[in-house]
Amino acid sequence: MEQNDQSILQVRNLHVEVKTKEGLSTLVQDINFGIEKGKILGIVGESGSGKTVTSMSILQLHDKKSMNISGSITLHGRELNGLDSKEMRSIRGKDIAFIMQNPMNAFTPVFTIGHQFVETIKSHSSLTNKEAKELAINVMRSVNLPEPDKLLKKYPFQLSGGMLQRVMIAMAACLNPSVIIADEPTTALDPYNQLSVLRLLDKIRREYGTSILLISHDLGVIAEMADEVIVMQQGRIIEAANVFGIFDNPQHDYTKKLLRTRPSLYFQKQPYTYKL
Ligand SMILES: Nc1ncnc2c1ncn2[C@@H]1O[C@H](COP(=O)(O)OP(=O)(O)OP(=O)(O)O)[C@@H](O)[C@H]1O
Repeated sequence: MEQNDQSILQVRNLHVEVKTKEGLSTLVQDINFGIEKGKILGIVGESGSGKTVTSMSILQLHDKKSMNISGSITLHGRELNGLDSKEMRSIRGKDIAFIMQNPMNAFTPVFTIGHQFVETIKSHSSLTNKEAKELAINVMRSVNLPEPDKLLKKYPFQLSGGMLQRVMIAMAACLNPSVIIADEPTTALDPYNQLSVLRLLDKIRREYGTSILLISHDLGVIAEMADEVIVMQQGRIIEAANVFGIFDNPQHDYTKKLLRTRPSLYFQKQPYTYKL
């Protein structure tokens, strides 16, 4: 997680403030990390610790009128902080994909999955409808989504939350982004679907070399998935280490408390039959 030349995504001295009637209020400060190719960086911390503010800063999704974002956020060495919205739109989805907690919010209810898949691909490429559909089907097959042809004809409400999340991850992967930001991607799912979504993310990381920023309040998820971990509290990083260091030798009292109260998502103990 150290920042070095191999980091695909680097965040340096990120500081985010919100304008209030009383003046500026700091939401996150002194945020520094990097993610190397094909690695998973986990961000943990209790509610309100600044995880989402950090990821929204990377995506430049904050309202600039009400927020100040200072510091540097680079993707392959290119500075993202301060890019205009048109440039950021071309980066979001293509170079940095975003997977949110509730996949239903990511899809428009009135269009089929296929329509939205194809439009997403076309908005970031010069592919024709037919080529975009073929790409969608190939990616869905490669991540073992069953019967992609049929799935593409369905409307979002016709799929379960777990299936929709897997479709969304396939959609995120199809443009081969350098980075996927997954903000609590399994929180809304039952244990079976949590597992299949996490395994899918891991498969994408392995096969496409995608770097993943995985945000979770669930240390069980982080333990299984992350290479490196940062722990946030009240808008700051209070501990950063590789996953073994965090779990075997936590330094900060807050990390120790999180570890004591962690929920359990133990892969090997789940009645797991789904195969990627
Ligand atoms: N637009 C905003 N205006 C004012 N305060 C905000 C805004 N967005 C976030 N905050 C505040 O910033 C702090 C960090 O919020 P953030 O959403 O990043 O926490 P989080 O760690 O992601 O929590 P959760 O796990 O509940 O999503 C919180 O105190 C939150 O209330």
